[in-house]
Amino acid sequence: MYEIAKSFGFSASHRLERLPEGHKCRRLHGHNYTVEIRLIAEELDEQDFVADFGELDRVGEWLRVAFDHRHLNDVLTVDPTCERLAEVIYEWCVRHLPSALTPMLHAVRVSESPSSWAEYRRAAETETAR
Ligand SMILES: Nc1nc2c(c(=O)[nH]1)N=C([C@H](O)[C@H](O)COP(=O)(O)OP(=O)(O)OP(=O)(O)O)CN2
Ligand SMILES: [Zn+2]
Repeated sequence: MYEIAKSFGFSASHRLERLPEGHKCRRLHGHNYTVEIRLIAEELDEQDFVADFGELDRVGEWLRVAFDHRHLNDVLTVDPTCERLAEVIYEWCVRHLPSALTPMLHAVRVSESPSSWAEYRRAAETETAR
């Protein structure tokens, strides 16, 4: 298998309101988020690419418009954890990436800091890489 990834960043604030009273992450705070879009394929295309990295640029543009310098609690309908953000971004990719890329979409990883990340992917049996 081949795997490629492209990373994008944005800065945003959030509060994790489901955490207990007194937990530091219930308070208003922010992160410099990193989002990694990961694609896999069993074979390469005519250019010896899994896919052109440039095909993923629309994800970065959407992340900037939707999330950069925003309060995530205001713009998401789910709790703004890394896990939920990864799921929201994965589902956006399924709906908005070129149709040739969506079967290759392996996972979306979201980091709030260099030492932690959460990843969302669909169950393996639904994944049909090229
Ligand atoms: N599984 C998850 N756990 C936590 C999430 C999350 O999205 N998924 N989020 C948070 C908070 O956003 C918090 O701001 C980050 O928590 P944490 O890494 O514990 O805190 P720091 O960035 O200050 O890192 P230190 O290693 O403690 O310095 C909490 N948990
Ligand atoms: Zn946080």
